[in-house]
Amino acid sequence: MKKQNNVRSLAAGALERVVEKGESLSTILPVLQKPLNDKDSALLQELCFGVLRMLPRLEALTGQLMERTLKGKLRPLHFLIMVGLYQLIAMRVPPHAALAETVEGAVALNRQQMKGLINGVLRQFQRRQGELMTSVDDAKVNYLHPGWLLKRLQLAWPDNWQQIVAANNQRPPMWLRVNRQLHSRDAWLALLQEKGKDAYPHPDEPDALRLDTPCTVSQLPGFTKGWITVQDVSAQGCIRLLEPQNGETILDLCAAPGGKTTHILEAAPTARVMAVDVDAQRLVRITENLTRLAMQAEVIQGDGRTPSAWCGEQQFDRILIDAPCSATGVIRRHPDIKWLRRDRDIDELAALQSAILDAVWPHLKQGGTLVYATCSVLPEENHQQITAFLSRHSDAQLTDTGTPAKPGLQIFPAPDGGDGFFYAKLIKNVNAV
Ligand SMILES: C[S@@+](CC[C@H](N)C(=O)[O-])C[C@H]1O[C@@H](n2cnc3c(N)ncnc32)[C@H](O)[C@@H]1O
Repeated sequence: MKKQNNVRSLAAGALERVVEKGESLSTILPVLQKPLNDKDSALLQELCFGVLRMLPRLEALTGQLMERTLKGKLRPLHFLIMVGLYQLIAMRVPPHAALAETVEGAVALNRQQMKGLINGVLRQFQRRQGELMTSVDDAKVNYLHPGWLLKRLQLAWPDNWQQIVAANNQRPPMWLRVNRQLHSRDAWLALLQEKGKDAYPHPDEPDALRLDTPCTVSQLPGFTKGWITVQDVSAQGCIRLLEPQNGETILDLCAAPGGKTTHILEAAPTARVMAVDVDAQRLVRITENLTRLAMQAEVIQGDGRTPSAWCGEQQFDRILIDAPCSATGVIRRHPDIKWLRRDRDIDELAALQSAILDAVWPHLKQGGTLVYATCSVLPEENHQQITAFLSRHSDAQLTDTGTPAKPGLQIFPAPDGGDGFFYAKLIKNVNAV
């Protein structure tokens, strides 16, 4: 293996960038994975996700094992030690290989002289594992969440917060969406089973299948031909509620990378869809997804707070707002969220969401449908947001999703179920104003 391809050192570098520099793992990882073979690429992902999932425990253990915290130029080695500990605690890598490769990581990080230290710390952990694990076994460490988030979850969901936290700490299932324009769900499932794999249909979401065992997309029949899309089942619920119809004009706002744009077009292939997102780089992903599925939509860069700048006075039959949010419902898929988000972000996000809702509402036709969705489990972004919206807009009527006293449907992440998600469906009522 080339020096720079030591997967443990790559993981340590990526983790330092996430935890200390606030970079998103979703941005860093694909770049690091590009030159790697499938096996190393999967290992890198596992090491990064695993360490981020159990960071407080690994930090506490490192604190017990080291007299002094490694700082400055030696900081990457702090993360390398946690990569080593994670393998010894949670992976099936033979301990001697985990140790040898992690120690070699110090060489790849140009800290050859620190090999002995890494080796010593990991060997000490092996010798004292039981005692050390007990010494860091307290509630703060065991929940594996930052204090501010734990507090918000406990306050919002006194009966459910433990279930949410436990689900966040698990590996997520892999959900698929069958393009039923091309195959029925059963027909595609039969193609999958011919390849020796299995999946389970969801009882309420007609396109959704949960894979028995996650795999790479290249192993899914017809992926490149658009027969199948990887998408969590909760995200699929947005389009079931939106009910797009052929021939309608539909705005998919906050659309990148286009998971729901293509779902709209699978449900209503002749709908005229405008897909808008503020992030130019992420817009490219919408175009890639449309191309893979051989679909067309108008893809526009724009800010949801200023719709007249990108659609003039146009009104739509249906609008989906898949709002920017804390993503606290998808922590199991993106464990870096726990360490990137800050408490103060929640109020800022709630203000952005309400500005988008208010700005876009005039662009919904009379009698039209707007679905507001987030992948958050925090009330400020969800039912409180919709309660406030309903009080500001007397022509907005809640339908199918909750009650005016507690508007919207809140889904919690569940081990064999979907991600944490929220939806509210609103109709513009001609007679109500
Ligand atoms: C939850 S993601 C959307 C996921 C997408 N709908 C899908 O299904 O693939 C939220 C998106 O909101 C976009 N966004 C953030 N602020 C925005 C704004 N002010 N106006 C429009 N889009 C915004 C982000 O760039 C991000 O792509």
